[in-house]
Amino acid sequence: MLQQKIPATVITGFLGAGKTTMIRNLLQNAGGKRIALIINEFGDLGVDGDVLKGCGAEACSEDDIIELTNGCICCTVADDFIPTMTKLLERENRPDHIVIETSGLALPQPLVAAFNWPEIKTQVTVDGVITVVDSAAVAAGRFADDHDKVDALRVEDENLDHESPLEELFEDQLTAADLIVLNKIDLIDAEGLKSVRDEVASRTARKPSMIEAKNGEVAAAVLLGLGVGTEDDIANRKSHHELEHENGEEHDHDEFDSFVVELPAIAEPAAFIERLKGVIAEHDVLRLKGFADVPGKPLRLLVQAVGSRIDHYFERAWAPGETRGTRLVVIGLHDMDEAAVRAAIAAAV
Ligand SMILES: Nc1nc2c(ncn2[C@@H]2O[C@H](COP(=O)(O)OP(=O)(O)OP(=O)(O)O)[C@@H](O)[C@H]2O)c(=O)[nH]1
Repeated sequence: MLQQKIPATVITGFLGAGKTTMIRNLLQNAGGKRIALIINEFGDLGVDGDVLKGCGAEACSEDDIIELTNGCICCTVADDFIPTMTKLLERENRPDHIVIETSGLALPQPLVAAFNWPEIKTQVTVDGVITVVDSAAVAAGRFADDHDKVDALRVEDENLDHESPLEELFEDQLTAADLIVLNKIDLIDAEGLKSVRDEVASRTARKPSMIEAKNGEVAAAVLLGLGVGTEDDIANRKSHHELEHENGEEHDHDEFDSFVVELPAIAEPAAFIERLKGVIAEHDVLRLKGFADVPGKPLRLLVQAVGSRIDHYFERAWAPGETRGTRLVVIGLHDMDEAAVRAAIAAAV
């Protein structure tokens, strides 16, 4: 008997836009669907996988959460993604739906194109690409703010073919979208939201639908079942990179950097977080996330910074046998001064 193709939803969006939060909500409201989740993260700590495994949703057991940590999914399609999918499809108990969270720095295009590979195409189709947008970051000009810097660099180097790396990635992720979720609307007012809508619309020629959300709360029925078959349309959604480098040059993530900072226990979390805000602002850190050991507390502290907005809360008990510790992954542009950021974070403890 011919098996129906399994729908796969690709969830993309810049660092910290709210992808993991939205997926967590989706898993908790999946209405009986069994979902397999493939998560790809930039940085070596696997925070997203941990957060999702901890959510205890019936729709997705720990076995169904697969982490791809070997670099950004767009660059490791052949080595990581295809073998992972093949293994998933060989399972006896196949999922009803596959959800793929790309890293915040990934270009969705190569991933979607992989669904045209023969070993995948017969069994899976892309239900849709959903791009999550951090509305507060757009309203704050995060993706348009270094025109001057780039223009200045271009004067020095006329071969410079890139716009700001943030702006370019933002546009590439929007270009791939079948549905755009304007998330974090709780952080902006009505006027801000209108300007975000206008800006997002101006950056995508295909004009996909936009919906608004707070904490990624979008009904599962809206996210799953778009039924687009995006892989058939991927040639119409080329990234800047593909348009610029059709001569076959390799894409990479040289514009961004990440490292992990290990720290001692944090005795005064509130004061630490306040000082961390200063470090992030001073060094223009794009994203910082991880866990902290707070002496005397049975739970570990989850720390999530997107720009200098930081959320922190006690997340789950340290597991038996797990070594208590403080580990944070830091992501920034390539010119971020790693030694200075490390020293500043250490001094914030
Ligand atoms: N105020 C507010 N915060 C949000 C919202 N959605 C997510 N957040 C917070 O934003 C931070 C980043 O959210 P994540 O879901 O981890 O973002 P992500 O896109 O998965 O991040 P990366 O995987 O690092 O790219 C967390 O601290 C979330 O709690 C929202 O709608 N409003």
